[in-house]
This record gives sequence, structure tokens and C-alpha cells, in this order.
Amino acid sequence: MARKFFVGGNWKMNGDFASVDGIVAFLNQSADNSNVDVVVAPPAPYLAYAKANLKAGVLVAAQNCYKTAKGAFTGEISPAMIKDLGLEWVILGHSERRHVFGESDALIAEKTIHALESGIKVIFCIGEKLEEREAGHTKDVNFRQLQAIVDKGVSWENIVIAYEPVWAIGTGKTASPEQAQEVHEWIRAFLKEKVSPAVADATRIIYGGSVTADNAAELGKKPDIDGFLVGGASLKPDFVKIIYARS
Ligand SMILES: O=C(COP(=O)(O)O)NO
Repeated sequence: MARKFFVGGNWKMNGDFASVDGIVAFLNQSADNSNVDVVVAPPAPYLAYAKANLKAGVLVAAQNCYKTAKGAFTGEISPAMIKDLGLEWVILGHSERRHVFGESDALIAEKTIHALESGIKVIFCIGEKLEEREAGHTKDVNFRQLQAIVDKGVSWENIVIAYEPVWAIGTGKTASPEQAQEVHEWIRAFLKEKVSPAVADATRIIYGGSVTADNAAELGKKPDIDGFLVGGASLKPDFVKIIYARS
């Protein structure tokens, strides 16, 4: 089946009202493209402002959330709050949440279940570290991270999987189209075996890790690369070229 292209912009912990205005301006000036789902993820303080100022064709996601609706969890935000803002997406399991903030596969799975049950769609991030790849564990690591939500029996129609090799994030060392396609193929085969052929065929698997306007087109030509999750390059006007990479 044809999977609709998906381009996410993960702003990470960057920005202020002036820079948000600049990003909103180049996104609002870009031509609408009904062939691509575009979802940008500002830092939490700017979620409402970004949503209020972006055109309808650009959706807004939170970069993280906790696993319950409310309670004594200082510093956290909940899927209920994301929904209260009128948003419908959240990024979960980003490698920075895993390796900087120590989030476990189990916690990320609990967060994913709770977000989906709260009516929030999930960009579910996986990816191996350089030493894991060099040790030949790329498949094991990504499958282990995915298994955590397979075990929870999640409904897949509101999940986009983002394969983001940690060694490519923020390094300028983008995975080659062949390297990325190989892992995306493994992920789709994993879904076919562990879930169903229909879910494997329908689930979008997007690539993240030093995607730029210069490499997006070649990556986007690969059959199992259904889009991108873009960090640094999503803060600049060239992000629009990445949105149009497959057009
Ligand atoms: O973390 C990333 C990728 O970041 P970069 O594009 O800056 O490598 N996306 O969530």
C-alpha cells in the first residue's frame, strides 16, 4: 500500500519567541502539500504559541510526556495536557530521553500505551549506538526497543516509528540510504512477524539522524523510508525542501 510521507521537525531544547516566529514564517509561507504529513515539535513552553500561529497544514507535537494523566510528577506534562492544547502528536523514546535522561524500554512502553489510550498519536523512536552497531547488535537493539511496545499489544494505526541511529544524530554522519533502508526493512519484517503483514505494510517508518536538504531526496527514494524526523535542519528554512524531498 502507499504510505503517506511523514516529515517531523524535532526542535529539541532550542528557541525563543523570536526564533519560533521565524520558523512559523517559513512554514506558513511554504506551499501546502497534501501528500505529506508535517508535524513540528517545539519545546513545551512554545507548544500553544506555535499551534496558534502555524497554518492548518502543519501539526504540532510535544517532545515527550509522562505515563499518567496528572499527579505529583514535577516537571512533567501529560497526554491530557497535550490534548487540552488541541494537539494530537507526541514524540516518545527519543534517544536523548533514553541515553541522557535514562528512560527505560519499560517506561517508554508505559508512556506509549498511556498516550495512545489518551487519544494522542505517537512518534516512537528507536536506534542503536555506534558501539552497538560496531558490535553487530543493530538488529537486536532496535528489535528489543520495539518489542517493549509489541508486548503491550499497542494499536499501531496511531504510531509512526522513527529509526534514529544515535551515531547519526547531531553528528553530520548521516546513515547512507542503503544503511537506513536495510534497518527499515528489518523493522518492517519484524512487524510482519511479530504483529501482522497488514500492520507491517501500513506503519510508516521514518528516518532521523543528520537529515538535510542535500541528502533527503536520496534517502526518500528508498522503499521503506516513509519520511524523516529532522533535528537541526528543521530550525532553518531549508526544512521546507526536506518536506518536499519526495515530491
Ligand atoms: O534527533 C533527531 C535528529 O537530529 P539531527 O537531524 O540534528 O541529527 N531527530 O529527532
